[in-house]
Amino acid sequence: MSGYKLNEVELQNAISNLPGWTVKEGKLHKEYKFSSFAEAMGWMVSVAIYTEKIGHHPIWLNIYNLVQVDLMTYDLGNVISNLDVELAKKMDELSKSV
Ligand SMILES: C[C@H](O)[C@H](O)[C@H]1CNC2=NC(N)=NC(=O)C2=N1
Repeated sequence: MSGYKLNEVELQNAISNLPGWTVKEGKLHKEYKFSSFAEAMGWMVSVAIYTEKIGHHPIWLNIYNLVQVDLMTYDLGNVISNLDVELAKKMDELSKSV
């Protein structure tokens, strides 16, 4: 899928359909809390498999059962793109099956 920078309206519209996601320091940001480290790690592995498939990767930090995620597109100059929104949606979807 080709990437394009979202304009302000597109970004606000995307955010309103992504529960828990905010824009923080120019990136899409969310903090996921799982019930254990194993569940956090299982989700991260499922996300990792997907990111390899689409060639778009998160910036993330795992602290026991917490995962802090930041999404942006460096290929387009560190902007929030449609690819970040697609990845955010997939992360949420995969978090429901943990
Ligand atoms: C060559 C490779 O597909 C590119 O460097 C991809 C890899 N993963 C990526 N991930 C993110 N988040 N942004 C990118 O611009 C990006 N580019």
